Formats: sequence, structure tokens, C-alpha cells
Amino acid sequence: MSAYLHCLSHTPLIGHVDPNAAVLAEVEARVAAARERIARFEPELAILFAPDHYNGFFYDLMPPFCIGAQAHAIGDFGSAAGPLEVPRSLAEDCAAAVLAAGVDVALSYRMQVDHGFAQPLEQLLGGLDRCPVIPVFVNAVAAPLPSFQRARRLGEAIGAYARGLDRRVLLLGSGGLSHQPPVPDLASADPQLADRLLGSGRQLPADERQARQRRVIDAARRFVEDPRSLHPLNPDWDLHFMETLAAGRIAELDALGNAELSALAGRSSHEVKTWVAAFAALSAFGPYRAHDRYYRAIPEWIAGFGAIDAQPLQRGEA
Ligand SMILES: O=C(O)CCc1cccc(O)c1O
Ligand SMILES: [Fe+2]
Repeated sequence: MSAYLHCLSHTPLIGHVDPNAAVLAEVEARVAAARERIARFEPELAILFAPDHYNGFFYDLMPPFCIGAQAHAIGDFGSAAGPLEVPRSLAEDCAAAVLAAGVDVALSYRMQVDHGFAQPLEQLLGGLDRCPVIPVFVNAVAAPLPSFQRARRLGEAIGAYARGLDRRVLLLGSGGLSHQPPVPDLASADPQLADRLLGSGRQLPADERQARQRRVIDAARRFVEDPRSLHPLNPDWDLHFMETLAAGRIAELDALGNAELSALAGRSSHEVKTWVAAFAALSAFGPYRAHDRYYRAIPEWIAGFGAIDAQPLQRGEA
């Protein structure tokens, strides 16, 4: 019974619109170091909290949270495609335990995921199938969104379940921090887009997929030239958020409303609830210590880009 946490921003723009070589090398070195620390931990099970971007979850039936008992990645923006290595009965047990703990989580036997799940599995573990993983979807874009408090409670319930397993458990959070890429919005969608957001076109035709990716790439290029073309990144808030989690004050975020967070850090910053859930899961193992914090605002990637590790306090640590 032990745990290790790593939370990492994702962005599908890596390799499409990149920052200068020094920044790129800095991020690559950070990711490589995190991958090494994780490898040394030798995880037997990963629990990955990640969002979706209308690639696997749609408004025909949008859960706030969903555990996958079987899952596959679509490979958007050149991310890895194919099945995740999900230990089915553990995922089922996990969902049952979470429900019993009072958090109403959905369960899927055909969970479709995008770069939000695939990128951390590739970057931190070397592929979709290198380590058994329970994928946990956290709705971070399709209003109405779950609150910080519910994300925390979900994480605590999953952490309590994980703690009862006799395994080395890797807790991963994917996404954030401040950012607002051009993700569609049902309220302002034309009828054709609304139809897509309701889930017709669960597998997008190639030309639409291409156009969608192009739109995000173009927006990134424009954002570099004109920082006012998208909601600004907010390094102050991002650093404050990371410090809040590092200091073990997760519940302080409960007071922050969803509209307030959107205004502070952009509409996609709700992805940080994956970090909240991961840290809350870690807190079920006892007091923790955060380390190897990294942050940089990277407009090329439309991302307040951060990473952090944490693990339970070892004997003798205050
Ligand atoms: O595919 C999309 O619709 C959004 C892509 C996207 C862009 C920048 C940062 C992100 O976190 C992200 O997910
Ligand atoms: Fe995202």
C-alpha cells in the first residue's frame, strides 16, 4: 500500500505550435525526470483523472464523473490511439466503492477518450498499455460543471478505495492550468455544431477532425501574436493554485465557484479539478509532501503549463 502522485498539464499543440528550443528542452527535461521518478516507484496500478473535449463525452448523456471499466483513445492531434489497459474488475470495484462512499459516479464499458488521457500515459508511462490504469473522467468543459468540492470528494473516495489495495498506486491528474482554447459551447453553437456536441459524429469524419484541429492550431498561432485574442493565461492564479494543493489545503478551493474560476483563469481551467481529485486521493493515504514543482505560461500551447509530484510523508518527516 503506497502512493505516488504526478499532475501535469496537457496540450495537443506540442509538436504543432512549439515554444522556443530552450523552453521546449526545459519541459522535455521535466517530463523525462518525472517519468524516471515514476518508473522508480514501479506503479502496479495507475488511476488517471482527466477531462475530455467533446471527443468521448457528449450532451446526449453528460456525467460529471465517469470511471472506465474498458476504454480506448481516439488519437486526436497525433496522440496515441487504441485500448487502455484497464483492470476491469478493479474499475468495477472502484466505482462501487465510490458510490457507497456517497459520490455518484457513472461507469462506462466503452469509454472513449482523447489526448487528455492519452498524453500523460504516453509521456509519463511510455504508452497506453504500459501499466494497468483506471481512467476517471472529470467533466471540465460541458456546463453545468461539477464543483471543486465534488471533485475533492470524488478523489477522497477513490483514494480510500486505492488505499485498501495492496498495490503501489500512481495517481495522475491531467490538464489545466489557466487556459481557454477554442472549445465549442452548446449555448452559442449553430445547429450543426450542436448536433455534434450531442454526440452525432462520435467518430468525426476525417475532414471535420482536420478542420477542428486546424482551428485550435490557428488559435494558438494567433494567441502568440496577439495575447488578447484569447482569455489571458493567469500565472498568479496558477501558482497560487499549485501552492494550495502543495500545502495540503485542498478544501480551501471549495469556496471558489465555477463562474469565478472561468473569469480568473479561462473556461478550460476547470481541468484543474483533475489535480484536485488526484491530490484528494493522495490525502486518503495521509499527510503528503509535494516536490519537483514546475510552472511556465506557454502561449504557443495555450497553456499555463505546470507539473508537480507528491507522495505520502515518510516516517520521520514532519
Ligand atoms: O481539442 C480541443 O478541443 C482542445 C485542445 C487543447 C488546447 C490547449 C490546451 C488544452 O488543455 C487542450 O485540451
Ligand atoms: Fe484540455
